[in-house]
Amino acid sequence: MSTLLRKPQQQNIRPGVTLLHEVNADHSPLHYVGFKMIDLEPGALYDEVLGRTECCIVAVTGTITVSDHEQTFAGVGTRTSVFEKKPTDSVYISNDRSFVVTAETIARVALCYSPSSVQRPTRLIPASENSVEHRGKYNNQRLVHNILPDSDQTVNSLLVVEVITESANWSSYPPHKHDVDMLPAESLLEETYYHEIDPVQGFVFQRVYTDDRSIDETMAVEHRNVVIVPAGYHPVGVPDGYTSYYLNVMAGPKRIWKFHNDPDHEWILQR
Ligand SMILES: O=C(O)C[C@@H](O)[C@H](O)C(=O)CO
Repeated sequence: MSTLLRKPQQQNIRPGVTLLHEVNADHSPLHYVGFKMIDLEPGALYDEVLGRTECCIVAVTGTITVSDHEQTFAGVGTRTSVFEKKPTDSVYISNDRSFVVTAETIARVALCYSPSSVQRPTRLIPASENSVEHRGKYNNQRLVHNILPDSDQTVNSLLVVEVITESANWSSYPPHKHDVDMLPAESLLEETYYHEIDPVQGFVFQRVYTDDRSIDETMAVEHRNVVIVPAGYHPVGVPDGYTSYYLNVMAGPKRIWKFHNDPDHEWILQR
C-alpha cells in the first residue's frame, strides 16, 4: 500500500463545506508544506485563524470572496473547470492573521500552507499576474501557470504552480528532485500534488523515488487524489485520451526552486 497517495475524504466540516484533503505535519512526513482542499456550496463559509503559517488560497474552480477582516476581495476565481486551461485568482494571507472564504458559486478551493513568522501584506494574486509557460517538446509538453514562483518576493516560503499535461505526455520529466539544501546546485523543497483528470474516470501514473530507492513508489493516481513528495524524483505520465491537471505546493528552508535532474534520464533533454 502506498504511503504517499491520498484519496479524497468527504468530511462535512461546516454547513456546505466538505474537506477532501488535509495534509499537515501531524498526518504526513512533511514539515514545510501543508495543504487542504475544500468544496463549497454557494453561500457556504469557511474561516480559519492562521498561527505561524502563511496561506495561499487558490480559487481552483468557481468564484469566492476572501476577507482577512481588513481587506475583502470579491469575485475571486475565473473558471468552472481547470481544463479551461486558463489561470485563476488566488489570495495570499500572512501568518498570525485570520481569513474567511465565502462561496459566491459552487467552488473548489485549495489552501496551501507553510510555516512563517514574518508578516507580509495580504495580497490578491490575479490570474493576469500568473506567468504562463509552455514547457517541453515531443511527448513531454505541458502548460504551466505560475501562481507564486520564486521570482515573486512578496511571500516568505510558499511556491505554488499549476500544470496541465496533455494526453499521452509526461511532466515533471525528465525526473527531477529538489531534496537537498545544497545551493546553488539544488534546493530542499517538499511538495504536494493535487491531481484532477479529464474525463474523471481517468488515471495518471506518478513515481516518487530517491537515488538509493529508500523511497520508490509508483502510483495509479485518480481524479482529486493527492500525492505527497517528501523527497525524491516525481515524474507524472498521462495515458492516451486523458488530460492531467495538478496543483503543486512547495516549500523548504530557502525559497528557491533549484532542481536536479536524474542523471540516468537527463539525455531526454538533449534531443
Ligand atoms: O515542468 C513541469 O513539468 C512541472 C514541474 O516542474 C512541477 O511543477 C514540479 O515538479 C515542481 O518541482
